[in-house]
Amino acid sequence: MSFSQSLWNANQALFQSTLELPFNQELASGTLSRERFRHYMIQDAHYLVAYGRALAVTAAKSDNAEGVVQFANAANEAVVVERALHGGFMRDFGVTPEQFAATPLTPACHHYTSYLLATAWSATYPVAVAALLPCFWIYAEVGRDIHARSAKDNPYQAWVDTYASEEFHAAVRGVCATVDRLAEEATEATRAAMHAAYKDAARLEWMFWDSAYRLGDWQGSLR
Ligand SMILES: Cc1ncc(C[n+]2csc(CCO)c2C)c(N)n1
Repeated sequence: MSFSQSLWNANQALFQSTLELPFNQELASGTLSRERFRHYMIQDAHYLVAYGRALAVTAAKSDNAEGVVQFANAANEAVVVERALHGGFMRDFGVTPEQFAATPLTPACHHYTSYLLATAWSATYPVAVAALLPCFWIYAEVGRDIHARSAKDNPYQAWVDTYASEEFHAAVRGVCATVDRLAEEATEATRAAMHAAYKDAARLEWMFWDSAYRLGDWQGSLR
């Protein structure tokens, strides 16, 4: 079994509970409230910029030229998607640039982005890449699942289509191939650290959707 497959298998139960989250269930049926989607979209725009930075730092740590291109391209893509959100969904959902700028990161978004940036800056290249993988892989598989059972005339169809696209799945395979090559060359301790980083990020993916459904925010005076 490939190393990336062992990462997936070790977190299978967590993936199942991610698919079952009310946010994803209602995204598929098209019944998710506009308020929840709007909340999610604003937080995701914050997330995408931080994720782009984490990718760029990881690109700089790569042990070969292919890795620099792979992760720098992904950093570019993350920011392109973020811009598309602003130009499309945010406009449709009535979020102005001023409202976006005035909305701080929620605890879940702050936690996930802080984790990714800290790992990208402080961990070794193989561990940094393992922390970035759930973002690609879990989204692609959640996208595929939702796409397969998406309701007719789903108001969120454009969103669903983005993450079920073949282009996106090809990027996932590319990151898995890098993870597999790095794991092959790594010590047992590094492989264990890669497993731990993947699991941390996979949990934070779960938490991000859970928080969006709950309209998660800082409590009272912490706001
Ligand atoms: C919380 C959260 N997690 C993952 C993604 C998906 N995603 C964001 S950037 C990127 C790779 C380069 O485009 C992928 C797969 C998301 N949007 N939001």
